[in-house]
Amino acid sequence: EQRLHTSQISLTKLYDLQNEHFNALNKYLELEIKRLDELKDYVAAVYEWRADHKNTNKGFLDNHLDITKVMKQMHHHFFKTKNLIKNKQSIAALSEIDEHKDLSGNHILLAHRAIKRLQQFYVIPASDMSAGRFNDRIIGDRMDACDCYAMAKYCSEENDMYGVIEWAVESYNKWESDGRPECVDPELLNFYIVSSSVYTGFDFSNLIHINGSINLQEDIDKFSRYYHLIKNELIELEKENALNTFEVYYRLQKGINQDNFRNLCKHGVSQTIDNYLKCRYQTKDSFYRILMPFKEEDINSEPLIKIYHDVLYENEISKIKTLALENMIDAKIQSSINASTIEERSRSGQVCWINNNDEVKYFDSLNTRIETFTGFTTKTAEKYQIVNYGLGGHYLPHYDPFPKGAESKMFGNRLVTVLFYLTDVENDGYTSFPLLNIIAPTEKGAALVWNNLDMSNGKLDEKTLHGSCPLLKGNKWIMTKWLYEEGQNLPYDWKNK
Ligand SMILES: O=C(O)CCC(=O)C(=O)O
Ligand SMILES: [Fe+2]
Repeated sequence: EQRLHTSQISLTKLYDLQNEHFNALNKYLELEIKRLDELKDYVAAVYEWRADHKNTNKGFLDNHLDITKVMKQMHHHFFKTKNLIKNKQSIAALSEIDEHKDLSGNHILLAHRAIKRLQQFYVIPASDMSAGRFNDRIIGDRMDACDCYAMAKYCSEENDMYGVIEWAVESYNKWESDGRPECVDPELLNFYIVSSSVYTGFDFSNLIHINGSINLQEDIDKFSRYYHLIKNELIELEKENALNTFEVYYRLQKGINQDNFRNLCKHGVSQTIDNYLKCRYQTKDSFYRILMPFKEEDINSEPLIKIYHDVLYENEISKIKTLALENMIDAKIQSSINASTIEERSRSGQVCWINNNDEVKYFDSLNTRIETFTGFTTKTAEKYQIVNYGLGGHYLPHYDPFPKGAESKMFGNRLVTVLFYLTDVENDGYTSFPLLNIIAPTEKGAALVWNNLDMSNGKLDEKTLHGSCPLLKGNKWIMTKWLYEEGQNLPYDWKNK
């Protein structure tokens, strides 16, 4: 279970930090101008005094008493000027900015990492990524020669030689077409390209013939055959067919274990969904729901996975976000400003829980609603958990129940998952079930509901493996409620299973 991504929330905060930056700078300028004005006035006054004195007291150097007086005054002038020059007030106003600098530096690193991860996951060549393109979609702005150069540098620091090559080539092309901007050091770029091609040892022109093959072993064999061929045809290759290179490279690097999850995320289609797609208005024997039935949709039958549309209301969603944001500020204050903990913090800052007081205050009717559509009690449930995913945010396939032995002694395991979507996310960021070949779209106000345990014996239902596809654009908010075994009407005794 891993949650690595740039946080939309911390980015927003960082953006707001720039206001503080400007405030500090303005303060600095104000103090500096004041100081320089004072210094200027003072120097002018001293100069005047000196000229006057010289004119009116010709022979004053002969008079010892006069000299002492003049020296005293000069001494005073000297220190006064020195103090004005050394005034630290303005410098102090800048100290805040120093702290901010590290923060943004780390976010740049996180963003580079996110870009790279998205590329790997969705198999997006640098040429598409830098054009802000994925399949036929626009996912971002065009990256310029400098951006690509920074990516090449990042990959080099991570010893990702294939990444270095494709980003260096991309940067090189853009450097040429963008009028050779100074941010790119062509010497270094050349070094990147040559050294990583030596390092990887690929004949890149041959690489493009390996495509469409599903035999991993065969691919690896071909790769090892080409491994010792070193040629400088990368730039040509990049123009011709980058996707295949990347695809093959990715397979070699990571294997094909996660292919199902990736394919679901990439294509966003459930192959089997039509077979048992069912929609109905559901009253759940609730008198009140006769007037306002649930919009229930089955997206899978074995195990049953349902979507309840429009089950969370607009005012609830904004309340939840407000509560969550407050909580996330708290999480941020706790940690120290230490480079190595910043990533940690932006990760944990994504998650928060609704405390008991707030649950009693604001979630009563939602609890009732959950009880009506699931048929289970919410009395024995986990606190509402809220997650925000930013760029590259994902949740690798996992099971929600605790592993055997780690369940709660008092409440048992996570029987039911109720997953609310607080945002619409188009085209990606689905919840996908790789073993069932289905996805659930991220639809604001909807709840995805399923049982994690086999209702006949309480064992983990292994088909419920699921995850959140990496976000290419925008951000995704969810809220989860896990209902425990204890207190539910179960055909088995959970304490003795
Ligand atoms: O965000 C999603 O779509 C899935 C979240 C999830 O699986 C979880 O929170 O356990
Ligand atoms: Fe989950």
